[in-house]
Amino acid sequence: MSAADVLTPGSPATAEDAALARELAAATGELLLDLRDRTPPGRDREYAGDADAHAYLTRELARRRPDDAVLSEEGSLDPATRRGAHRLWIVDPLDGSSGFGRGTDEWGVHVALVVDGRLAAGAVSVPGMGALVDSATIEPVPDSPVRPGGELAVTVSRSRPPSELLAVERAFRVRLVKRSAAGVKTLAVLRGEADVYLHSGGQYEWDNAAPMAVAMAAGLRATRIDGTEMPYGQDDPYSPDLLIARPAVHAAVLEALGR
Ligand SMILES: Nc1ncnc2c1ncn2[C@@H]1O[C@H](COP(=O)(O)O)[C@@H](OP(=O)(O)O)[C@H]1O
Ligand SMILES: [Mg+2]
Repeated sequence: MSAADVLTPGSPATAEDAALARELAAATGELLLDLRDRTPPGRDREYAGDADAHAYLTRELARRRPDDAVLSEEGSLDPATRRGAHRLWIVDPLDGSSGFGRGTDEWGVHVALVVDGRLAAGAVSVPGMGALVDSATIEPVPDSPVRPGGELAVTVSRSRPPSELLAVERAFRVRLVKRSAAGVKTLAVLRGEADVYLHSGGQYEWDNAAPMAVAMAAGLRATRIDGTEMPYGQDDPYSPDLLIARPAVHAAVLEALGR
């Protein structure tokens, strides 16, 4: 069974895990909103957000799923703590942490479950934008081709745009959609505000696991930029690149990238 099969919305296989991912992403988001509203902007707020969100998520996962392994951006990166785990939760307690520190709304909480190396459930909360999505209840996004005239709305990292953007700009009339944080950019594709989320040059499994799970569950194609399935639960959580788009657009961008 592929990750996309497991992630079909409403799949009973992981519906309870998707509901837990949603509950924990929402509760962590509320905790962070409260922290943001009672602290001054700056690095101390950012670090406190990372630490408090990590502490809450790991405590709750240990209580609710005591037999499962956990990989968190703020936790132990020792691969021995998760190597060979049948069930692995991959969490980014605060994605877009610098925006959180500054006081923007473009940050979120990612909670994903990987079963035997494949995404099985996930949820993304972006509380400042009132957004909460999960892989079991996300509305399917209908496939449709590149807009007439070849216009493509593309969202990329603002601070570290991918070098592959040049090849996409040669093939399409690109309009950049400015968003920070991986979950926020994925939401932009789910909502049709962007056609493509393209990234290269580095990320980690926690940055993209939950966004990819939700995107795949909605019927988007979410892969590495060579079109292959994204691996999860590796000893090294480095996860260099991704491409998320509606299937027809994903195929057109892969072609433009020569993959
Ligand atoms: N080149 C790179 N190397 C490592 N991490 C990167 C990266 N580019 C983006 N990221 C991470 O991906 C997330 C989204 O970044 P961006 O908004 O620039 O697209 C951020 O996660 P965190 O906020 O959890 O650190 C950021 O640190
Ligand atoms: Mg992140």
